[in-house]
Amino acid sequence: MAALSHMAPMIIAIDGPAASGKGTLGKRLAHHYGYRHLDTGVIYRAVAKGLLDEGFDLTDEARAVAVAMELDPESFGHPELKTQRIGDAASVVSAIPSVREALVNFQRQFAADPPGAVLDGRDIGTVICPNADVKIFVVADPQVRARRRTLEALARGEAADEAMVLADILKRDERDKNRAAAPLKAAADAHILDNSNLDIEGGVRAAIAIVEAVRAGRGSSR
Ligand SMILES: Nc1ncnc2c1ncn2[C@@H]1O[C@H](COP(=O)(O)OP(=O)(O)O)[C@@H](O)[C@H]1O
Ligand SMILES: Nc1ccn([C@@H]2O[C@H](COP(=O)(O)OP(=O)(O)O)[C@@H](O)[C@H]2O)c(=O)n1
Repeated sequence: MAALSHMAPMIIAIDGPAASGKGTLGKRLAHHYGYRHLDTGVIYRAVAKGLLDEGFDLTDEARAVAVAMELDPESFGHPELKTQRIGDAASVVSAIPSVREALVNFQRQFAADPPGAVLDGRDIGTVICPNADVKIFVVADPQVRARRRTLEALARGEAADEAMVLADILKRDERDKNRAAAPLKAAADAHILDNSNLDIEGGVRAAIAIVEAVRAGRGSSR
């Protein structure tokens, strides 16, 4: 058993398309293992909201980079960040390479602190933490994702039309997959987890099984 493997913080990278359950899973895995959790989508949403609030265009690169560099993590809990409008805007602003670069250090620093961290997003396993101990790429049928996201919005008291939510999800996935900078894709060494037919508990159990299998294979007790 490699003694050094006990010293480095454990990193679990979760990526996947819109509304696939990354955040829910990330939060639950972090709780299970006593690690910290970062929903990196919130960061891009906060940049988009910052730009829109100031009246700037989403393609104003200089201003977008400035907003990204001035981000206050205290603002990540703002309820407006969860809206479809901001999610869509986030997928426009996140395609700007310099905006992504401005946010790399924050994410890597979060990942580096002991005892371990779970980060979820689009490029965690491919760009932010390519050496993550465990990489999970979460997928679910688009219709299933649209249904879940619609129910989530309705539960918050917002109006939501499932067909429109589906269209938004598909449009965002296409944009995220086809951009040049850090496109949405599974890392070569990611474990694909399809939760279309699993409830939240089932998805969490499947993910824990993946983490445990990887750890057992590496002889680590972290
Ligand atoms: N396995 C699952 N079964 C049912 N609902 C789920 C499951 N995973 C996530 N959800 C729900 O789907 C919605 C989207 O999940 P979320 O974690 O926000 O996805 P993401 O972070 O990928 O956007 C939320 O309402 C969440 O409660
Ligand atoms: N690591 C990340 C996370 C999000 N994003 C962008 O931010 C948008 C919103 O991400 P999110 O994870 O909050 O979206 P949902 O899956 O929750 O709908 C995505 O559509 C991506 O364009 C990204 O580019 N890279």
